[in-house]
Amino acid sequence: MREEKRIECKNDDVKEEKIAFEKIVVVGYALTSKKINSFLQPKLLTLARSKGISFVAIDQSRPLSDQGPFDILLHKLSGKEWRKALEDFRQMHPEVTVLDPPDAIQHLYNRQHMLQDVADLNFSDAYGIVRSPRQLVIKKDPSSIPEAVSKAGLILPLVAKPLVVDGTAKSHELALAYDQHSLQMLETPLVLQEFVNHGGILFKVFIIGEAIKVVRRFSLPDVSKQEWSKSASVFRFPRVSCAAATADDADLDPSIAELPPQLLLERLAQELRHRLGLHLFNLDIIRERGSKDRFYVIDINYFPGYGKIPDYEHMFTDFLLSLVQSKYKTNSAGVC
Ligand SMILES: Nc1ncnc2c1ncn2[C@@H]1O[C@H](COP(=O)(O)OP(=O)(O)OP(=O)(O)O)[C@@H](O)[C@H]1O
Ligand SMILES: O=P(O)(O)O[C@H]1[C@H](OP(=O)(O)O)[C@@H](OP(=O)(O)O)[C@@H](O)[C@@H](O)[C@@H]1OP(=O)(O)O
Ligand SMILES: [Mg+2]
Ligand SMILES: [Mg+2]
Repeated sequence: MREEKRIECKNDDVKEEKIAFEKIVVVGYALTSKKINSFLQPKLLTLARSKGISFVAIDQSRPLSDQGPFDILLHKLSGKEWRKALEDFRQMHPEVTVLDPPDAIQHLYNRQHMLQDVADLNFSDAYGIVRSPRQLVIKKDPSSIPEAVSKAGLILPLVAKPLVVDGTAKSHELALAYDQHSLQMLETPLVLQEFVNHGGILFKVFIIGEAIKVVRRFSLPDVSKQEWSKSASVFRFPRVSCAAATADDADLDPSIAELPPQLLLERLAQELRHRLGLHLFNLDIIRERGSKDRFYVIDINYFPGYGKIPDYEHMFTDFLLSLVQSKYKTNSAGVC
């Protein structure tokens, strides 16, 4: 149940005090148990409580409309049924902020579309340029891959990524293909992306509404020309970048480890937030080896592992309150 407490606020124009009501913010959540463990840590729950935010688990066996009332609905679950239930709920309850709209999230679950907004944006400013690697989608016959690759003019080596990201471990099983012939050993449907040497370090830019936090992570090492021209094979690799191990404290070459300029990241994040229609995501960004200001976005993840960022509890609770405050301002314009 929502509680209310009285607060006072001043209207500078008429210099008169009025009473407003500040609600306890109720955040309904529908998350996997893995996400609950990594995200809803005690330090988040404690800070949230002290700021008047309460997290309430959504019971997936009951209709959404029978639950609540919620101010905000936070979710990361898969399945058509769930998306439909959520869409219906959004229509019926426009007063609830759903983080985020199911269609906008779905857009990221297909690697063919995931980086399209980065490509369209063609971002460039005084601090650098940001692109997405050239890529090709193959939906059917693996034996057609070598010809399709040479037709498209893609340059080896290529990173092979499952087309659909559906939260399973398999959708994160990637491979590096060094030669044209081995390409037929890959499993379709997939995306083939040009491998960009980047010194083995990537930057994860975590976005929470308007706030951003960037961290370094270990990534795949560079591939030299001699190496790949000699290798005739496909090298399969497990998840490398989402390991909690940070590269922030490692002794690294400064030209590789230097974080992308904060202003560039802020502008990029702002653009992508609007284009994607999302509040909660991260970008995997690499700097092309040998360049200072040429960056590539290689992956975008919805509602990523925020629990791995030190102090995420402050960023996240501030964000939740800012959502409610901006709604309150819109609804009560002129009152206070
Ligand atoms: N185009 C590329 N050039 C160089 N390295 C790449 C490229 N694409 C992917 N990688 C490497 O492969 C790793 C995994 O790729 P990607 O991030 O696309 O996969 P993912 O399964 O979506 O990962 P996540 O766990 O972040 O969701 C990257 O972190 C990076 O180390
Ligand atoms: O496993 P973690 O909590 O760290 O979070 C990972 C998250 O898994 P989860 O949503 O099941 O938790 C992944 O989601 P799916 O693509 O598998 O849906 C993906 O977003 C990764 O990039 C996240 O790692 P990060 O990019 O933040 O390092
Ligand atoms: Mg990634
Ligand atoms: Mg990903």
